Amino acid sequence: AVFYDSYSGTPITAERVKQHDKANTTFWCVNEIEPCDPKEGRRIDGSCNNLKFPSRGATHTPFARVLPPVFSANFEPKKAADGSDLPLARYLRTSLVPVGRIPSQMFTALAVHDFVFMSADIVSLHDTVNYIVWKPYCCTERGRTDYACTPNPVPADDPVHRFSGIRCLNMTRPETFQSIGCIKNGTTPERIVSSTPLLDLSVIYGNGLQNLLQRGRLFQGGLLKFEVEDGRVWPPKYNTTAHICFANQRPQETRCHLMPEDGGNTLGGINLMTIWFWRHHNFIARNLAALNPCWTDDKLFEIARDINIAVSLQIYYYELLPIFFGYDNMVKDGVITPTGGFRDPYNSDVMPQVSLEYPFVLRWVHTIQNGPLKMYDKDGYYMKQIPIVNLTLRTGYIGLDDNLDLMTQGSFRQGSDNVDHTADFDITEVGLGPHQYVSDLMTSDLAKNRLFGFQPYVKYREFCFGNKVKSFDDLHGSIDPERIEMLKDVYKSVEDIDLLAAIWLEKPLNGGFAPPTFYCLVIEQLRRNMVSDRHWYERPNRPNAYTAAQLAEIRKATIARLLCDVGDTVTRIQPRAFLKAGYHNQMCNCEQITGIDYSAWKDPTCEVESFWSKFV
Ligand code: HEM
Repeated sequence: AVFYDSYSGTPITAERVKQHDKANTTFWCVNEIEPCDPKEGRRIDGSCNNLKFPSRGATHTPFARVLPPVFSANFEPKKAADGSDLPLARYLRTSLVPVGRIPSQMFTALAVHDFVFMSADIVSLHDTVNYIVWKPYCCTERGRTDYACTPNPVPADDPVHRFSGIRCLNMTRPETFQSIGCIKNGTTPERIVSSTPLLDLSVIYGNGLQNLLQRGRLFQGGLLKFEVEDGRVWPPKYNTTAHICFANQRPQETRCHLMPEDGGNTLGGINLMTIWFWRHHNFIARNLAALNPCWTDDKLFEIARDINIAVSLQIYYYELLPIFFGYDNMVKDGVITPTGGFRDPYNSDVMPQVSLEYPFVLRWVHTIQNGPLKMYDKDGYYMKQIPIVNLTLRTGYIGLDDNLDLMTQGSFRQGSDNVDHTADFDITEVGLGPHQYVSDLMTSDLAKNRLFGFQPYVKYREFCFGNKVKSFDDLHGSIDPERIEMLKDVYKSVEDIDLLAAIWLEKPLNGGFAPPTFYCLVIEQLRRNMVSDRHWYERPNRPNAYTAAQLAEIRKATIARLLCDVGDTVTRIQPRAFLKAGYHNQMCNCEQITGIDYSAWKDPTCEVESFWSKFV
């Protein structure tokens, strides 16, 4: 194996690795990579995606940036144009985002679950675990002297906390290559996360081979480990109570999934999607095994994984995002192809990376996260609900009684929160449920905007749309007049407006429902994914590429079919399950929803082998 410096991506000596061992920084700062084989498929640890720079695409490698960062002295958040401090994050959140609970009549809760699941693929838990578990004290005296602490002050006239007396919300800085000790302090902070940067179902398969081998693979029939309890199929669970499901209410709630990574146990939506995609791997593997009895466990596993990843991408790019962004916009901007065939946008000069802006702007989806998670029976009768914020790190609840069945049914019956510039009060006032006394996810989001050093909104507008915004009046057309007035009330200069603050207020893009700058920064990354990923599923020239017939089958994947195949009690569903059922999207029997025909993967050599085996 060759050792690479995780930040620079260059090979390092064994001597240097020893220094990291001594400093206990090897895990984060060093990538150990076996020699690349150009014919090999996608590696679990993301390495060798780019054959010229084998460590790029692996865990703990740097983010790209759409625009260079801006900070004030000592890399603290930037000041306002006149040199004063910018308004407090909590003040901006309460001033700019009204709070309420208005259900969407268009999008389902399932759409929001898929969004968060696909986000979890490329970020990691540690920045949140840092302040809920390791440093819960940032609002106390102890926090004052801890550099990692950067709590959010709450103004005395806060609309909610003027009554509670709470004056501070706990929070820590994002971990960086500097804070971990990979590169020296005094340089621009560079965020570090443990997921692989490309979309490869890291939540299911993990980010490292050892974890997958130990916790994931069954080594039989290409399957992932599973267990059956009360007739339901689950990922395996921890046998001890020492796990991340801190909010499980014992003794009833015991389930916590032991998977290659813990990310699948985090939020309610991620948890459900993880159970479904975990099962979906086995569903695919069984189909392949039935067709191709001569395939080994390894081959079945790899092809099932490749198909599972392709299905997740097909659903994300072609089913989820077009309903928010507009199908025509995405075709016009080259993110999706209307023809259905192969495409080969690969460019080995573009590194497999995620822009720091991409997961950041995805936080806009917090504004359409509904507070209650509603549960329905299979006939569509409402049964009960639980605040989704109380499901974080609480897989145990999903394992109780028939909750999983009811949640599955609810996911495509309940609406998301409306796309309307407001946010649910559980998101803004509870946020982390029992894990933090009080938290406002969107205040944290705005504070992170500054800690990441993003340039002002007007610079991103210029990047995205080419127009220079010099005054508040120049925002007309992009933001409604009443919201421009709200911005004027809180920011002194148009150049002070934080990227996310304006995204919260932007009018939806033409032909879609999302803020245009959000759209721009998301599709920038969606294109980078395709261009920089040698194993991109639509490529005809990748190792083990699909045949045209196989790709045509992948194109049939839909979230409705996936739930028909692996969702508990799902026998009827609307064909476009990210949208609420209605006149043009009527619930139907699962048999009426087409899906992948796995016979496209039938391997004729198996028949030849079995024919000859009769004569041996
Ligand atoms: C129950 C609902 C949810 C809860 C409790 C929740 C909680 C959180 C928390 C605690 C953070 C970290 C905040 C910080 O930076 O300190 C976060 C970040 C984030 N959330 Fe959510 N969230 C929820 C729903 C969603 C949804 C539906 C999406 C969909 C895209 C989403 C996407 C993100 C992203 C992309 C980040 C940034 C992660 C990172 O960069 O590390 N969240 N969320």
